[in-house]
Amino acid sequence: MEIEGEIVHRLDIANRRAYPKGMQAISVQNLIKRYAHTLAVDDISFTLERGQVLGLLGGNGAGKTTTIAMLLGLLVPTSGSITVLGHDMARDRFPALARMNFSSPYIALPARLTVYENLAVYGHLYNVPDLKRRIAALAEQFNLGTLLQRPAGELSAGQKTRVALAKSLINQPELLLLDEPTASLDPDTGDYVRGVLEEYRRTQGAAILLASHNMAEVERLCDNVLMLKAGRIVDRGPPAELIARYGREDMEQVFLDIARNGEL
Ligand SMILES: Nc1ncnc2c1ncn2[C@@H]1O[C@H](COP(=O)(O)OP(=O)(O)OP(=O)(O)O)[C@@H](O)[C@H]1O
Repeated sequence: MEIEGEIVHRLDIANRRAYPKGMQAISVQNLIKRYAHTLAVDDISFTLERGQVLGLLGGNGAGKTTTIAMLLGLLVPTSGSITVLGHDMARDRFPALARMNFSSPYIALPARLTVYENLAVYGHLYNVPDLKRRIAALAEQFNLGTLLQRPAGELSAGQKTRVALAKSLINQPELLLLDEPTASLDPDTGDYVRGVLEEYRRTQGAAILLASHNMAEVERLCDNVLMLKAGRIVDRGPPAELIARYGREDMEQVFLDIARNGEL
């Protein structure tokens, strides 16, 4: 929240420039984050291409949320470099922040504002043109019609998740960072939301970084995955390739295999 407040005058959806096909949405080199007593992210490097979905997998405490927070500029890395949409996040993050967005269950929407007011605040923050129309389209897409005039703090977990996802698309981001985007959704809504994300990627050519514990979701959405354990990448590749390499039928089994062999 603070980071977005800080950039209120600098984000302008109208001024963004298209970036060439094949350009990396994210390039991370030798990234390390050390808290007082924990090495949360331990020298990871990876890239995410435009139009691709990359899964960030790992057990509890593996470093997924910490990695996403550094990509957003919410946490300062101990060392290493992060380039987002061609911008070095240590020196030049505002142009990148204008062109990305995120959804996380750990960041609450202002509770007293209605859903409409929440979306309007974020829309203004990003200078979204024709904001009313954009909010109406998102309300339809995420079935928020009956929730728009309700305070965000009164919504159920699944309803809040739908609002947070709508908020994450308000500026039509070229890069979307999603931390457990469907964890609190019922199976039907979760399936629908995965369809929305697939369509968004396909129609906008957007890149998505997805942290998820839902292996069926990962198989459906991700082109590639990173398997994190104790802050390190212990394996990586396309889901189908990992499934074949581990001689398994699905990513759930691959995940369990790695975990039970002490790797995750
Ligand atoms: N603010 C903090 N101060 C100290 N240690 C932290 C802090 N935030 C996270 N950690 C530690 O860093 C490590 C990585 O945590 P992180 O939240 O990134 O994991 P995660 O992969 O997102 O886990 P989960 O799947 O449970 O959400 C954990 O050992 C955690 O205890």
